Amino acid sequence: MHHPPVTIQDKQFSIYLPERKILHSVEIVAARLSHDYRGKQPLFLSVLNGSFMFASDLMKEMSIPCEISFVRLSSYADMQSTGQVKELIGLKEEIRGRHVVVVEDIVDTGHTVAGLLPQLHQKGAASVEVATLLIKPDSLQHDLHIKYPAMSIANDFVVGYGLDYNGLGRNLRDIYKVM
Ligand SMILES: O=P(O)(O)OC[C@H]1O[C@H](OP(=O)(O)OP(=O)(O)O)[C@H](O)[C@@H]1O
Ligand SMILES: Nc1nc2[nH]cnc2c(=O)[nH]1
Repeated sequence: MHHPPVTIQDKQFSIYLPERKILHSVEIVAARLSHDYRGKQPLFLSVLNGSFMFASDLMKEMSIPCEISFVRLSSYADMQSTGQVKELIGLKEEIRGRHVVVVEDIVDTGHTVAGLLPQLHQKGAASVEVATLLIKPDSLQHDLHIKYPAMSIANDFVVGYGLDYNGLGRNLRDIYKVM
């Protein structure tokens, strides 16, 4: 399939990860999670907005009983990390004693996940792991163990499949990187 470059506001993006490659990596992560969490009825916590598409495809591939809830945190200002730890909001479920899987679209600097994990432990989670569609190992600034990364990528700004540039591009089926 042909994927012409995409323009969003002032930037051009070229194809990076086509949909079939994304969905294949999601299937592999879902199979690992289904194996590891058998009998544990995990609670997936999808961190909005970016993770909605990954969370949807991941859930469809899970073959064990599991729950999902959606939470919010901070947002990036343009393409820069704010570096501030933001509070978890919108959590209705009781976390105490639950096996929690944080669902992220991307772990970049790691600030977001590093800020979130202690809040979940503090609420008494039995275990907390992270499933992320993308991880940028060269950008990570925290000593984090991300157990379920679907794909590792270079330190490029990417959009599509839930990921945005200034709120746009989330609807793209494929992932593009800035040119
Ligand atoms: O590892 P980090 O450097 O913290 O970056 C990762 C975070 O950045 C993005 O969220 P963003 O704040 O852009 O909000 P969004 O999901 O609503 O797009 C993404 O969804 C992660 O939550
Ligand atoms: N859209 C998008 N959001 C991010 N948040 C942190 N890194 C990125 C990235 O590469 N793309």
